[in-house]
Amino acid sequence: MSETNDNGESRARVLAEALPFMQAYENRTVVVKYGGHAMGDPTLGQAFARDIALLKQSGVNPIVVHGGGPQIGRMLTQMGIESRFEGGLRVTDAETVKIVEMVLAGSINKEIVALINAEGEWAIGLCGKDGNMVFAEKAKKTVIDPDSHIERVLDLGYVGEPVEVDRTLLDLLARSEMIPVIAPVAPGRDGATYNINADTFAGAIAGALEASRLLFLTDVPGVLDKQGELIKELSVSEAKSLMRNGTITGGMIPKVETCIEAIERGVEGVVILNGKTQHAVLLELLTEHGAGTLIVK
Ligand SMILES: Nc1ncnc2c1ncn2[C@@H]1O[C@H](COP(=O)(O)OP(=O)(O)O)[C@@H](O)[C@H]1O
Ligand SMILES: CC(=O)N[C@@H](CCC(=O)OP(=O)(O)O)C(=O)O
Repeated sequence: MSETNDNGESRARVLAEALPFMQAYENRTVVVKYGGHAMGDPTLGQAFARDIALLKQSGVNPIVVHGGGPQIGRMLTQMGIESRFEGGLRVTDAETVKIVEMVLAGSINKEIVALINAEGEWAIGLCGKDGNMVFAEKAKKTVIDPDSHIERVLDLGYVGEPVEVDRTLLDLLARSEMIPVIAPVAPGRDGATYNINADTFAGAIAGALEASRLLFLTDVPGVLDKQGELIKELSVSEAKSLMRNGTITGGMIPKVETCIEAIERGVEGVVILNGKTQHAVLLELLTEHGAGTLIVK
């Protein structure tokens, strides 16, 4: 009996502490980028879906943008196609882009929709093509050759960058019961289909909606300092100096660059956090200290 009371009391305390944070996000947009590395574990997937459902039930407007890099890689391997990356982006030929669309806008998108629906909500699976939401252009990436120091333009094939975001459909869904779950595939005005890095895509969506928060669920606790300790908060200028001094490297560079662009477009705060922690989304949004690294202006 006393155990029941203890449980009841501690639950009430948790709810009382979370309430002001929930109220602060009411009617606000929160874009959550769900990375391919954070998927795969059924318990974590269910906890993620529960968090998204709870946000919607609390009056927040959650939008999920998902990746699926490892899953695309596995499908390509099964089909005997080798994956090749340049500057962190998948070199995508005409055959590969069809598989990318099949995996991202097909199986992964529908898996996430089903997980959220199982929590009693109405998720709707989309990609940039739906409702003319996003138009892309062929990515224009350059790299500096480490030996000659000459700048080289990369031909990544059907890799795109979002250049136009129309918020009509997303605004409509925000006023409805529906939770959008969006795959990072978009058409070009040239009629081609483009494969877009999911971080970049999430940044473009959050920027166009001037979202309150953009959360990046990845496989590390956040931005770590040289000692491997989590940095709880960073300004844009501090983040830039960590990239210059080599503390931030590899896949974290494009992620932090996307964070900075999103903030410059009007997103209030961007958080990089560990998607492998159960209920990472709620821990971040509804607790005093959050769960990852908050980047603000
Ligand atoms: N300072 C840093 N703090 C945290 N992670 C870092 C840092 N510098 C480089 N990284 C690397 O960035 C990786 C996250 O980027 P990435 O693998 O592209 O994520 P995702 O696949 O989730 O989009 C981490 O696993 C880590 O290896
Ligand atoms: C151009 C490009 O590289 N696109 C990515 C899209 C998926 C993605 O970004 O997924 P994660 O977030 O799980 O890494 C790819 O083909 O892997």
